[in-house]
Amino acid sequence: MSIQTETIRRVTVPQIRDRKGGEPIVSLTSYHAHTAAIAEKHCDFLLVGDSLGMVMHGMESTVGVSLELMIMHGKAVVRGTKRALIVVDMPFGSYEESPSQAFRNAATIMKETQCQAVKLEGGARMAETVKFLTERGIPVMGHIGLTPQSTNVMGGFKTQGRDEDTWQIHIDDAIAVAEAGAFAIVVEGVVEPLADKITKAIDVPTIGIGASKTCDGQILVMEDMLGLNEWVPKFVKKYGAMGDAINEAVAEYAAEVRSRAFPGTANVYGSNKK
Ligand SMILES: Nc1nc(=O)c2c([nH]1)NC[C@@H]1CN(c3ccc(C(=O)N[C@@H](CCC(=O)O)C(=O)O)cc3)CN21
Ligand SMILES: CC(C)C(=O)C(=O)O
Ligand SMILES: [Mg+2]
Repeated sequence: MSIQTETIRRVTVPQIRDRKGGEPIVSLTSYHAHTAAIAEKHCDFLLVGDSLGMVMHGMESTVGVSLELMIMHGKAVVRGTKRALIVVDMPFGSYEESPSQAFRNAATIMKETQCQAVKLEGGARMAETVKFLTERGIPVMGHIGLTPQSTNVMGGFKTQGRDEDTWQIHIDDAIAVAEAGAFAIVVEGVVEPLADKITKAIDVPTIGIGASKTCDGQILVMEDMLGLNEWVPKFVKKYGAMGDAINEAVAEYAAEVRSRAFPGTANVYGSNKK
């Protein structure tokens, strides 16, 4: 039955959880059907991250991202893919109030987008919510360390754990979220030795971004690694130069329109010859 196999073909939450200590988990963010279709050929899961507010919509932080925007991009990515597990970020304000608020909004995200899991930011303080969702059928990916939705409290996107006295807080956050039932945890923007300790301290996979190669997987914002923007955080490696490629293509198009070289004979329609 095609309906059945379509579902089974995707990577599952238990498959990701079982990769602890195994072959590194590969992931990227995705906001868009066509780029997701390319990315899923090489990735185990794709994250529809709330960074889309900054990358796609020019916001200065992720704080302004709405549930509707996450659902819109989540639908696009699910439609564009067949095989990867799709995780959608819960936006700021959609889950912090209470476990029931989180459940209601996470269920809406899953019903509307047909994604397989949600991600939410926060350590020990979110453990009760992670447990509440997981026990009720919503797989949760955790996210600790640098949590961008708290940028206004932190005063910017600040690397965590520079001071060793703070390490135990982050390790305890990871343990709390893992014990609450998260199937994997994003560890973002922490010093490398702390990321190593966190990975050793929990029995679910850590997905690093600005963390360490010892994490059980890695994630980057796709547009960052494609080289779409000039400035990227230090932890990004640019594997492409999409910004330059777009600039060259648009410049050539503009020149050809101005010289009337475009449209050429191949790009126009003739009438039916009598
Ligand atoms: N395009 C994009 N890529 C990301 O990785 C990303 C987003 N957007 N939006 C949401 C969060 C915000 N992120 C960020 C943004 C900036 C820094 C940054 O300025 N880092 C400084 C180091 C700061 C410090 O040393 O404390 C750097 O120079 O890398 C880090 C993570 C990661 N996430
Ligand atoms: C950077 C990843 C982990 C994220 O949360 C996002 O893209 O929103
Ligand atoms: Mg995010």
